[in-house]
Amino acid sequence: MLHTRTTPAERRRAFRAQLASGRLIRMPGAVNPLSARLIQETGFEAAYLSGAVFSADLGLPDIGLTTSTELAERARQIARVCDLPLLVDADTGFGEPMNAARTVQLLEDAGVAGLHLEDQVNPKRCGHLDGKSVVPRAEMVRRVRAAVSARRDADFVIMARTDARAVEGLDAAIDRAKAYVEAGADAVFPEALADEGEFAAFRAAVGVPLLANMTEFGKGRLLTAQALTDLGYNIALYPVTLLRLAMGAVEDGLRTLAAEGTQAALLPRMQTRSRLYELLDYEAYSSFDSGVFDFTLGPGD
Ligand SMILES: C[C@](O)(C(=O)O)[C@H](CC(=O)O)C(=O)O
Repeated sequence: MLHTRTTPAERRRAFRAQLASGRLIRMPGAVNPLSARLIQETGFEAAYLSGAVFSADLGLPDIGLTTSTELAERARQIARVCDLPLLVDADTGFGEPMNAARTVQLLEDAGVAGLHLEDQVNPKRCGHLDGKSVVPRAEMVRRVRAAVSARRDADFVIMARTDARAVEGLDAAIDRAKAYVEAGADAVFPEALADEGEFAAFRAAVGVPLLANMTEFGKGRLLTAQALTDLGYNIALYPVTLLRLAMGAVEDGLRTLAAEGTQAALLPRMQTRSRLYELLDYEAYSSFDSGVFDFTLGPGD
């Protein structure tokens, strides 16, 4: 049946081990629980819950309109069916340091492996847009400290994201990252770096695992997994890739359906019924229903 074979604690340990290994973790953003399952089947090491994707899925821009409980519920739905460590975009922590602390506990309870908190002010912006503002460094330090102190499982990863590069420049962003690490951040997400030189400078200056955001149509070039490995980065993030792919296919398909009055021409581009059922482990539910009350049955059993 469609459920995980691993516990949240195991997935947190696995994420810690991945980060410590020095190998690049490739992390696509799930659109929903089912696509997280596909990320797992395709052989990726970890999955991401993007604020941009989650907001867009609700028909909202990514400007801090969603709530921590809404996000935690989506995270829980994904963590229930995906054995990969899940990293969650917790934006600014949803308020004051106390709110960031509560967000950590909500996401721990949801079964995820870690979150990132950023130093933007609310209303936040996409990291690759202009017009961002950041809170004073001391305020973000308090946010990180609160998050770290709230965590109950020491393996839960707290990553600090800094948006300061676009606002205060590279050196200030590096200084902030160092302060966040001192405050207890396990890893850093330097947002919207301009080029490989900046990625390298960040790597040389900051001694914890680093995430590289490979979002499309943003400020930076799309670097390959090999290039990011060579730069010494630990996570290659593809936050909105699946949503963009899916929405592109949906738009094209709707146009064809409207124009042709039938979806027949679209069939070769669709996931088939049998492939969908395979993903959902449909068979195991049928066996269960016919009296084989075995919850451990699942894909590959
Ligand atoms: C990483 C990010 O915060 C996200 O919500 O996925 C976004 C991605 C995007 O809007 O392209 C970001 O601010 O980079």
